[in-house]
Amino acid sequence: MHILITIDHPIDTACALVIIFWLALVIQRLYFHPLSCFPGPPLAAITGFYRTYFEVIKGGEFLREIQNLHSLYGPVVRIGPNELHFNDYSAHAEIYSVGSQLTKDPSFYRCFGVDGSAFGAVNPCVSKIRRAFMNNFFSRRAMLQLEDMIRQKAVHLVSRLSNSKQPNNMFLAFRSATLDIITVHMFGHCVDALDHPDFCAPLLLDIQTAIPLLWTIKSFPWIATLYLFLPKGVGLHLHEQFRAFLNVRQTLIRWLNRSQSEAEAHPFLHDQSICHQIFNPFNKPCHAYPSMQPVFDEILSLIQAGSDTVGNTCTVGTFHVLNNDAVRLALVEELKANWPNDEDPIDLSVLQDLPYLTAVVKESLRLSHGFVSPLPRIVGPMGAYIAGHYIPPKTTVGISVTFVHLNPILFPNPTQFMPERWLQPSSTSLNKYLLSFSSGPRMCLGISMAWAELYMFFAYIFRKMDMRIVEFDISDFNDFKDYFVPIYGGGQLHVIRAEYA
Ligand code: HEM
Repeated sequence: MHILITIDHPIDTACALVIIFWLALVIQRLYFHPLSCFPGPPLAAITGFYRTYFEVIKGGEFLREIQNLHSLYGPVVRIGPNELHFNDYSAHAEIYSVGSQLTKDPSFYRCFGVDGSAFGAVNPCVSKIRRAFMNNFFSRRAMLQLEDMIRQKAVHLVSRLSNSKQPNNMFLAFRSATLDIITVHMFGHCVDALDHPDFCAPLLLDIQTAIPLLWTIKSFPWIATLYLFLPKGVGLHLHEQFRAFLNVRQTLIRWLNRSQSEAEAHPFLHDQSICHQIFNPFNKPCHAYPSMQPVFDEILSLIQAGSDTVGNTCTVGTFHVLNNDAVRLALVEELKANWPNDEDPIDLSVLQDLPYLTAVVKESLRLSHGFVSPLPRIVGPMGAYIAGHYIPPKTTVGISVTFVHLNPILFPNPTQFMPERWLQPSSTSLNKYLLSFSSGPRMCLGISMAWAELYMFFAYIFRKMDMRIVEFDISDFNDFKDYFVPIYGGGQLHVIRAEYA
């Protein structure tokens, strides 16, 4: 009889089976899942669409939701069927530090579309090989060779800004400088973003436009193949973002092909960029990047990791310095005392020894955060103890760095820009909580380049120019959306030379 019903009504039966399966899954996730003892909203325990709603539909709001959940449920919250988030700064070291065996979560990192890069490597052995190769180009020693080029870009930035009697968009200006630096380092050619009117280089604008696409691709990976067929009216934003994303890819492919031809034609070129070295036929075959696809993945990841991050830190820092006369005067005074003739070039090593400048850079890093999303890691087969809790194998865990950087116990008045907090006798113990670059085996590979750029830009900007803020208010930097990087509401920071203010 039962078999007869099945044959007579196959669609009904299929629907009934699907419903039974989903009900069983819901009950399992709520009551019998290894994470069911952790608090959190039932909907988040049942389905990943809880997160998708905040990331895609509400747009970059998941970090704010995590903050709400911690105030409701306490320091450990189940934010997905298989995922926990911690609001406990001790958890950061346990998840990300040197001894950590936890690995990157492939279901998250896949959405960047750079699986072949150092950033996209999930397997620790593969990551080691790629990081070892890339370290040749981003070590402290490598930065000494790049110091001149970074200084030239800082000089160029200042000359562009000081020749203008109009307000300058610092959001785009700093990103133009960092984009120029990373393109020279990658291709041996500069994209010359600093020379574009109003700092509106097409590559830079396309990178910015494409950023929100990240969460859409993470939740709906198939949309990348379908988008061409979507009617324009249905998703205008989506079309804009995809168009920008494809432009970025096409530009990079063109540049990559040019580097390959150059490397083959001139293998003994003196100044070799990253791509020239990879493609040089006389170098040993590069095991880290055996074909064109991983090389492409690497440059796509470097251009994103290397331009927006430093640009954001500089924009946030510049706002805070200009917003507080005492800070601005103390910084300028230190720079003048140690760099009396600003026509002379200044060495990075001199800047690195300046305590107030260093404190300004650290405070800028703290309040700009780096990547604001929790960086998800998977617990290994033995399980782990995090913040005093036993965490079962295969659980995804993470903590957004904002929970450390804005913790009032570590950083009293956490939203205030106070370089002095880094200048107290006890301040060295604070360094371990400045986690913009993350820590451990997967910490930022470009950290030396980032510090070099930050020192140079802050020193040149504040030693050579007297600026005032136009059209901006502090709430714009405290209120951001989370698209892996922070995206601020309101306008972009504009400044004008003091004599024209
Ligand atoms: C203020 C500037 C910067 C900040 C705050 C920053 C922050 C970070 C963070 C938090 C990570 C870890 C990401 C994760 O675990 O998923 C990371 C990784 C990485 N960063 Fe940076 N970064 C900065 C600048 C740069 C620059 C200038 C470059 C190079 C051009 C760079 C290249 C990389 C690479 C290749 C990785 C991947 C490392 C790995 O996964 O093993 N970053 N960065």
